[in-house]
Amino acid sequence: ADLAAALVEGGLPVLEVTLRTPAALDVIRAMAQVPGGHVGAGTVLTPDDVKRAREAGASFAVSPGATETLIRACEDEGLALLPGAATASEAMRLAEIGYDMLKFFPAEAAGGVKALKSLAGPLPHISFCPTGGVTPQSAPDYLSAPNVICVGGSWIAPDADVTAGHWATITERAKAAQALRVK
Ligand SMILES: O=C(O)C(=O)C[C@H](O)[C@H](O)COP(=O)(O)O
Repeated sequence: ADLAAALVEGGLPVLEVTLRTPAALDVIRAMAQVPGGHVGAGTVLTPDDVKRAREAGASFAVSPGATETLIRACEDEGLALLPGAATASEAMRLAEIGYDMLKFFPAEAAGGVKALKSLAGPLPHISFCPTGGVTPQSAPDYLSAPNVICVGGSWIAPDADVTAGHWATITERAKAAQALRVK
C-alpha cells in the first residue's frame, strides 16, 4: 500500500503487479485500497490467473503474449486486457478481434523504438504500450513514436528502494517519469 501511495503521489496512478511471486495477489489486494490508484495484474497467463487477479481487486490484466483461452477468460470475467504482441502478425490478429491497444513485449529485445516506428507505417490503427527493458533514457524516444500511448517499466520502483521503504525517493522517480510525457 505504501508503494502504491508513493506512485500515485508521484503522478503515476496506473500500477501493474506481476503475478511472479507468491505475494502478488496480497499486494494487489493492498494496493487496490489506495485512493486514486488503478491496480492491474501482470504476467496473467491462464484463466485461473484471471479469476484470482479479479477477485484480488485488479481492474485490468496485462499479459506478455495472448492466447484465445486467455482472451476468452478475461472477457468472461469482465477484466480489461492489455495483450502482448511482438510481431506484425500477432498485432494484426489481435486487432482483427477488437484489440487495437497492445503491449509491445519484450520491447527492447524485440527491436525497441525502431521496430515500433516501423510497425506504425502499415499498422497506424494499432497502438502500443512498450514494456521490457524501457529506461528513463529510452522512454522519451518510445513516447515520441506515433503509435506509442504510454510505456511501462520497473525502474521507477527498484527492489532496493521498496525493501528499504524509501517511498519519498520512489515518489520523486515517479514525478520524473511523469514529466517525460511528450504528448
Ligand atoms: O509479464 C508481464 O505481463 C509484463 O507486463 C512484463 C513487465 O511489464 C516487464 O517485465 C517489465 O520490464 P522491466 O521494466 O524491464 O522490468
